[in-house]
Amino acid sequence: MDSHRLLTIGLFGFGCVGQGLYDILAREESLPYKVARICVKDPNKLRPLPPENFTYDWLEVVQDEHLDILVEAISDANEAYAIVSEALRRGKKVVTANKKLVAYHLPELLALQEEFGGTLLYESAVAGGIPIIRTVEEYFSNEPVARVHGILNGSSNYILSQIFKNQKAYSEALKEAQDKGFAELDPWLDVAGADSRHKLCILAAHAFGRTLAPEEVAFFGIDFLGHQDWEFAKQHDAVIKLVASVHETADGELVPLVLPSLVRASDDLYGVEQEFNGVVVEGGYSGTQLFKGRGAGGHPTGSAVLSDIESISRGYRYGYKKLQRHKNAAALALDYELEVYLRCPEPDLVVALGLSNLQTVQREADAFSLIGTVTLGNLIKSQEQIRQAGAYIMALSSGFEEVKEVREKESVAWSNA
Ligand SMILES: NC(=O)C1=CN([C@@H]2O[C@H](COP(=O)(O)OP(=O)(O)OC[C@H]3O[C@@H](n4cnc5c(N)ncnc54)[C@H](OP(=O)(O)O)[C@@H]3O)[C@@H](O)[C@H]2O)C=CC1
Ligand SMILES: N[C@@H](CC=O)C(=O)O
Repeated sequence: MDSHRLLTIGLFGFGCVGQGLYDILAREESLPYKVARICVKDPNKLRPLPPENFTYDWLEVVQDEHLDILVEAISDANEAYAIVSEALRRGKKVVTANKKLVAYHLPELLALQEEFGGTLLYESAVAGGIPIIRTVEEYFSNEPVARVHGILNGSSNYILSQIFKNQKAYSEALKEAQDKGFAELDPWLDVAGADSRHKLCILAAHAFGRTLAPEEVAFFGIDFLGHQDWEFAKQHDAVIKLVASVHETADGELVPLVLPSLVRASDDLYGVEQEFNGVVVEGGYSGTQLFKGRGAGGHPTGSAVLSDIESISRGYRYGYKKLQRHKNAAALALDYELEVYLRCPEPDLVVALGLSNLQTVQREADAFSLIGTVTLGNLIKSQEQIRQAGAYIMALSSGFEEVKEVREKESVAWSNA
């Protein structure tokens, strides 16, 4: 691309992210980028710009040969897939913010780039304004990564902060996250952990060179969080964070998971509040590093999109260096064991989960909570049953030895319960 020419952008979506980018470009007048066309869905919606700025036919925009870069920031992942795949088939330079699209279609999107010569960048799709994709892709391209974990969803973190710090009700906090533009159009994706799962799949591809299908990643959220659960956290000087994590075992198998987790003040993620995200990368040689920043919102996400626009205009593309090295699909460590807290209405779930080393935490009329050990394989198998039952499950991260010790001393005959 001619570095002295004003580059034209075709923008899909004019919601939180689209307007965030538009506003940044309007303020930063010296930048060589101009939004030339904006494609949206609803012709009857009131907009902050005159109607002549908008079009409703995405194919017409994809076909427009005058546009240098296409930016996809719409709320519908299926439509986003149609737009982005068609643009790549035409060899275009495309920037997307859509993590669900990338998580579900990465191998195909890579093949399209290879076949037709286009480029796809998606920094804003993971952890909003934190430049984590390029960090793991470039900085860690030669260093083995032992584990990546973090808070990858701004809305659920905002909700948890409001509950813990400001004693707000869950529903009120969720409404605020929606009003501020942090939440997905379907906020279930945020609170149930599905959005974090999509982002974890993308991170795993860059950090470990492994493509994980979203279906392979067990996910649980904060949608069934109850007052008993955060009381339990408080009693143990902890807060609850929705943590996405992937690590490699000594056998080279992966342990990918999204689970609410008890987190204490000594944990890197403890101070990540409100809509902020925090990503901890454990490099084989560099050690542990925490990347913290705003994970949602128009300007933070728009800034990550802008960074991709700049990079793509200079010819940058992800090298997928680790992915090139791993020709075989990753196996999951299904026998991997972890300590969990479970509150559920029915004992059947304890059997389905194959929970061992049980300790009762509390019994109530309509539910009971307990601590036990579960395997990754059983979590994957039982996740739908857990959601259907409205049960709440969370991980006891490291540092909860006293909770585990009590359990070992107490012998609870669950089979007689
Ligand atoms: N909000 C955030 O903080 C972040 C969001 N993202 C991702 O960015 C994307 C956009 O999110 P966000 O801006 O919050 O969403 P919004 O709901 O605020 O805006 C969505 C926009 O997409 C448009 N749209 C929906 N379907 C179509 C379609 N078929 N054709 C053309 N336009 C369409 C809507 O049009 P209309 O205005 O007519 O309704 C609207 O302008 C999503 O993939 C989201 O996951 C990523 C990081 C952070
Ligand atoms: N809904 C998402 C937006 C950014 O990816 C979130 O809350 O993190």
